Amino acid sequence: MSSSVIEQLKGALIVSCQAYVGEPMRHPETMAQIARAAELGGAGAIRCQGLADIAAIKGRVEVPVIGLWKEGHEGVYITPTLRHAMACVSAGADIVAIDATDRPRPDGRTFAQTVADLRSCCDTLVMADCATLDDIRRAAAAGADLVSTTLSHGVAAIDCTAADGPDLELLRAACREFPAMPVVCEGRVHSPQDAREAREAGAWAVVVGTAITHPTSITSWFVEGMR
Ligand SMILES: CC(=O)N[C@H](C=O)[C@@H](O)[C@H](O)[C@H](O)COP(=O)(O)O
Repeated sequence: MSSSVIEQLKGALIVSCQAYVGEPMRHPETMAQIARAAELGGAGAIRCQGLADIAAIKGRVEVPVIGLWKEGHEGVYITPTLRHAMACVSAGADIVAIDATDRPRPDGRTFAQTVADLRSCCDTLVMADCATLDDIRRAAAAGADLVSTTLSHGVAAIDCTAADGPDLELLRAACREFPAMPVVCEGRVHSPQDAREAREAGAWAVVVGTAITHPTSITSWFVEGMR
């Protein structure tokens, strides 16, 4: 997989298409339709979860697909082991997103070992989902192709619905320390203005999930706004 994919993502809006366990839209065909609709709107890449969704979306869109496999809700749940990462590549992901925190993983590998072992058997790019600047430092040292602020709002819970905006502080700190590294702003980018500010703060690309592809959350924001 060439680094031209990373170049292609410069300045791109990446749309994350995910439905959570038990939700009405949790179906690969539904996610593929949403991904294609986002591509038509100008998405430069799609981020998606689960092997069936990755395969369905890879078959529907032409832009690069960032794949991950979530398992569980606690600790490391975004592509937690080498096996999960290899399966994402087999399902068609151009880039595999992996939790890059230093918390223990089910297979005992560190993030760096996971990346090294993945690279030894697959031709793929790696996106490091980080919570802190230390995670970003470790991810850079491990040779991640992209680092992202994905987990900065807390590593304990899957809740991207709160309207408190992206972590521009972490983004700026990462861009300052690693000016040559593609740093992605992800997490709680809820408006075009948020996305613009992220770009101005140095983001290589910006990921938007909930605000584009999670109608239950978007609806609740409006309902709340009308109270
Ligand atoms: C923390 C976590 O598990 N984040 C997940 C990572 O894939 C997704 O649930 C988010 O939707 C994605 O990061 C995009 O963020 P937002 O939905 O806030 O635009």
